Amino acid sequence: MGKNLALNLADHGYRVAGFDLDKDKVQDVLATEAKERPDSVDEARIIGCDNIKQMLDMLVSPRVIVVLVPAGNPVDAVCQNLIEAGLNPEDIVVDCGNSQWTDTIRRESEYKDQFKFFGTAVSGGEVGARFGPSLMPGGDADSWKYLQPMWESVAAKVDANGKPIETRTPGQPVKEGEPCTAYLGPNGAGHYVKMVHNGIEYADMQLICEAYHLLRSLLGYEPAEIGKLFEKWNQGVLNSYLVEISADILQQYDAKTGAPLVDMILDSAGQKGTGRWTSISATQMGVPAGIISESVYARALSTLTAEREKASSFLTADIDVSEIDAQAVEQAIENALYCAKICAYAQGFQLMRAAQAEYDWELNFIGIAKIWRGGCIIRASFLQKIADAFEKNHELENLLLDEYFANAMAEKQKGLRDAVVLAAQSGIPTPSFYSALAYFDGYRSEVLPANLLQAQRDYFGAHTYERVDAAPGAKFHTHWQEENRPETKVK
Ligand SMILES: NC(=O)C1=CN([C@@H]2O[C@H](COP(=O)(O)OP(=O)(O)OC[C@H]3O[C@@H](n4cnc5c(N)ncnc54)[C@H](OP(=O)(O)O)[C@@H]3O)[C@@H](O)[C@H]2O)C=CC1
Ligand SMILES: O=C(CO)[C@H](O)[C@H](O)COP(=O)(O)O
Repeated sequence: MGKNLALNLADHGYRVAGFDLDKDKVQDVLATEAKERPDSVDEARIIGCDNIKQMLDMLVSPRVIVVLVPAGNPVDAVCQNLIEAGLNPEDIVVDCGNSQWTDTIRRESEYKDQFKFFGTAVSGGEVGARFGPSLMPGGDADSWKYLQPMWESVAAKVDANGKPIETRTPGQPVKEGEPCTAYLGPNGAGHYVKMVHNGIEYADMQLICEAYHLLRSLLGYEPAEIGKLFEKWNQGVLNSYLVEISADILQQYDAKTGAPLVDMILDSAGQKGTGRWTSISATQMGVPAGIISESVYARALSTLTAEREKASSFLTADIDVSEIDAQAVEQAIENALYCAKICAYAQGFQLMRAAQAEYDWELNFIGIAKIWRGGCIIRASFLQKIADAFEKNHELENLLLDEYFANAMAEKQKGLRDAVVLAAQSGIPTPSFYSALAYFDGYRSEVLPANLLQAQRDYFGAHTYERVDAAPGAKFHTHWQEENRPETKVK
């Protein structure tokens, strides 16, 4: 990521001094830069340094040091090394890794006398870093003013319709269009937004996998056939980078065996933590983000490969699938994917709404939807619709309350219901589809059985309840163990 961001900066006319603990990696960057350098440029745009002090001496004040190391202790280790090498209070250290937002809040305050610590989360993988990522900056506003031109030039760009303007040609970066970066707020705001981006990324990926699983196991489609179908879906409302790459992946064959490559890849998913953090943050703030959490759990369940193998012959499914109309099921799954995706994004944005209150940020949801339209992993035409929804109503509580999304759910929800029924009847696990439908039905229910739950809490623990016919906030307790069970108002 560091190598590619440095090359991207060089393409946009910035001169970069770079350092890595591994000298070979520095040499590799220099060799790539020399190979890709346009003929019109006669001197190296990236200078390799042997140590941090040498790197700092090459920079003009206030120095901007962009750090791309694994999240956690390595970020603090690099900060300590930079302090020892002579950073000044006006210098800006930008952490571009997937750091936890609470670490960014801590670091900004902990290092404030030594330098300005600024967070900028990056999405788009290595290609994004090279040719235009989505950048999610958070930190002090003065540092942002200084960084803004740099980040706006290297970020991905979208056209007036919100469509990414893409390039893969070194030395010919995209200069026109709207940059996929915007200041998101102080301290950890950028890293929080990126974390939610990744939580949504987990949900998006899991939902596509569940659609694939249903098409494969229910309809018996081959991976390449599903890949072709995904290509078709990618022309419609589901248009997104993740559907596009899934279509490509499913049409790839293994060079060694000739089998579909996907069949040769072990079904045990990895995770670095950002999806889990999203789920934890939602749980801590009491925000319903079940689709994201189910997507984290689905990865966790997938890793129990040995146990699953044992259970597959031990546990049987009582399956009852009646005759299937393949075309109707295909359509149902496509609609299910769209509805579940709407619900997952509704959860992600609802979570950010809660976080801004918790951390005293003022998140710009139009801006967030816009900077996710290009460069990042969840880029999709759908994000323009989210930006439109927040343009129409800046205080929108939930995407499901926007007319466009409400209409889409009304029109396509039968597909989600059918897909969930078929999955349940055929024993195909689709936890995120289930969760999406439960969220939708829960959110649109005026009455939920939480009244019984409150009574249960009051029964065993005198935890009290509110009454539908009393002022909000007034608490009551029924003396369940006493004769006639009197109710008292609790002060
Ligand atoms: N890869 C991706 O697609 C994306 C990654 N990110 C985030 O960007 C950051 C960097 O990612 P990526 O480039 O993939 O990571 P890598 O694992 O490739 O590590 C990047 C560099 O960090 C260096 N490093 C590791 N530990 C230390 C340390 N204690 N002190 C100094 N340097 C150290 C490594 O040096 P060496 O190996 O030479 O020792 C390596 O060159 C991470 O936070 C990641 O989560 C964000 C978006 C996408
Ligand atoms: O941040 C990213 C893209 O936005 C990374 O690709 C992300 O780290 C991948 O996460 P995981 O390894 O948990 O699947």
